[in-house]
Amino acid sequence: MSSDAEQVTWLYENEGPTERQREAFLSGQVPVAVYGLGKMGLPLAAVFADVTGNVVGADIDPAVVDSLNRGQSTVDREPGLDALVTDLVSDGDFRAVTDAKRAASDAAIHVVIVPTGVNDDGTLDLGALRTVLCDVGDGLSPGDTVFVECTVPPGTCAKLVEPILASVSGLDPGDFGVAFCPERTASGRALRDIRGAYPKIVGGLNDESTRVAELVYETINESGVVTVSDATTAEAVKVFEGIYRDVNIALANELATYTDTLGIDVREAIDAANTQPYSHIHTPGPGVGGHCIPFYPYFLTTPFDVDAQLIRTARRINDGMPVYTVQRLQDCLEAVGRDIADSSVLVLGVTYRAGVKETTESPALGIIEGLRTLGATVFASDPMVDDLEQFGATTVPIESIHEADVDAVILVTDHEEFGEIEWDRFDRRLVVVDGRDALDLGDTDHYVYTIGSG
Ligand SMILES: NC(=O)c1ccc[n+]([C@@H]2O[C@H](COP(=O)([O-])OP(=O)(O)OC[C@H]3O[C@@H](n4cnc5c(N)ncnc54)[C@H](O)[C@@H]3O)[C@@H](O)[C@H]2O)c1
Ligand SMILES: CC(=O)N[C@@H]1[C@@H](OP(=O)(O)OP(=O)(O)OC[C@H]2O[C@@H](n3ccc(=O)[nH]c3=O)[C@H](O)[C@@H]2O)O[C@H](CO)[C@@H](O)[C@@H]1O
Repeated sequence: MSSDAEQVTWLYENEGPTERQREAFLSGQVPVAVYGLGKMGLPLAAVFADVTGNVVGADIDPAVVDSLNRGQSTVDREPGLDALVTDLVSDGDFRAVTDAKRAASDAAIHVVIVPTGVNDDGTLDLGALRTVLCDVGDGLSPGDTVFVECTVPPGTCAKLVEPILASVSGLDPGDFGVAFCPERTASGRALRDIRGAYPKIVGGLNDESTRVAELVYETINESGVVTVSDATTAEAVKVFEGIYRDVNIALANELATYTDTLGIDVREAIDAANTQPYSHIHTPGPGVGGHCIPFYPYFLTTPFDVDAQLIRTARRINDGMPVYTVQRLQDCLEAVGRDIADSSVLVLGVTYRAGVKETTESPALGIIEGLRTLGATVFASDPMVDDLEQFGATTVPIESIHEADVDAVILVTDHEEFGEIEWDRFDRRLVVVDGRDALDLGDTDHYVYTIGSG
């Protein structure tokens, strides 16, 4: 298929000059739809809209869509995003809808970034992806290209994405493009990451899909793209990155369990070891949360019949850290003559990491459960979460922390607000377990234990 500049409205199998296609994309002639406007999808849609001026975002949550169409970002603490969303909406560069089918029928580039996860039994949950693919398929046209950015098991684009799109649209697989272009972004720095903190990985189901992915992502990523052989390789890259992190956090956590046996500050030893260029030991903590790192290992171990002992063991180690943390508190309470069953404990931080409003798989959930199982009375405080009763703890507003009637504190998530706590205002000597080495209580008489330091 061929076209000239003013007619370029699609890219897949467009035989026009590449530069003319790039100009058309940058001028908004090639409409973009982004499906999933969450912590990752909204920043991504905003960057696409900032570059092309013609993006529709689709989300099933009407509250998200309504807020965005009023120019109000729905993602907290993402530097630059609030102002960017306001400007993009007022300039007509970005709009949001709940009707994904309508978004799909108007677009020629489809970017899918909805949640993919793992069920409690370890099976994979690709339900949102399947739903969106049916919506996209319903509006798919010849010459369209679909980019999957949400993390999926290797092989998903070939075995699930393309077949659903072809079946629902009635098009031949050769009539549209599919590429896997994983979201490699961290909350709290999303716009910077998406715009080019590091290159974008792209891999298509065929060469033409890869070509379109390279053209598109080179316009938004200043670090360019790393093209891999195919979509399955690109899917593996994303999962491998996450598994690398999970395994290396598990190593740090296992090393931390040597703290008391060796009588050293393991964190200090890790920092010193990492001055060697081949050492990248991660940081010990009370556990691994979020809906990325805890899940990515299952994207290999569940669908594929491979032993994967290291990957599975690392998962077990990280899942065991909340129990390890509660055990440290129990030991400390005993050391000062208290029984955990007769103690009140304040958990500081329930989100999975500081500054991110997400509690999925947060270590705090296991710690609260462990404390309750041992009979403790559990309070919790988190500046980003108001209702902590849902997790089995009594909510302590951040401004009331000093008045909390507690015997012990566990810091699980090092929100910056906790740096304002005045530890000499508590009316008694506390036992404090610092899960993140975030507190400096040396000049207090509190009894302190730091995971990984002692
Ligand atoms: N959060 C991260 O740090 C991160 C990093 C890299 C990659 N990812 C990948 O991106 C995916 C999305 O992550 P997120 O943090 O943006 O999730 P999120 O939970 O913050 O947002 C998901 C959004 O998708 C919407 N949604 C759900 N089902 C939908 C559907 N069928 N159609 C349209 N919208 C739908 C939800 O309403 C929500 O607004 C993750 O599952 C992961 O695979 C996440
Ligand atoms: C694109 C993408 O997928 N991006 C992901 C996103 O991941 P994320 O938002 O889930 O955050 P993470 O930083 O991975 O933390 C997860 C949990 O692990 C704990 N943790 C972490 C490090 C450590 O040394 N010790 C720990 O105990 C931490 O407290 C938290 O509970 O950004 C990371 C880059 O920041 C990426 O690598 C990661 O792929």
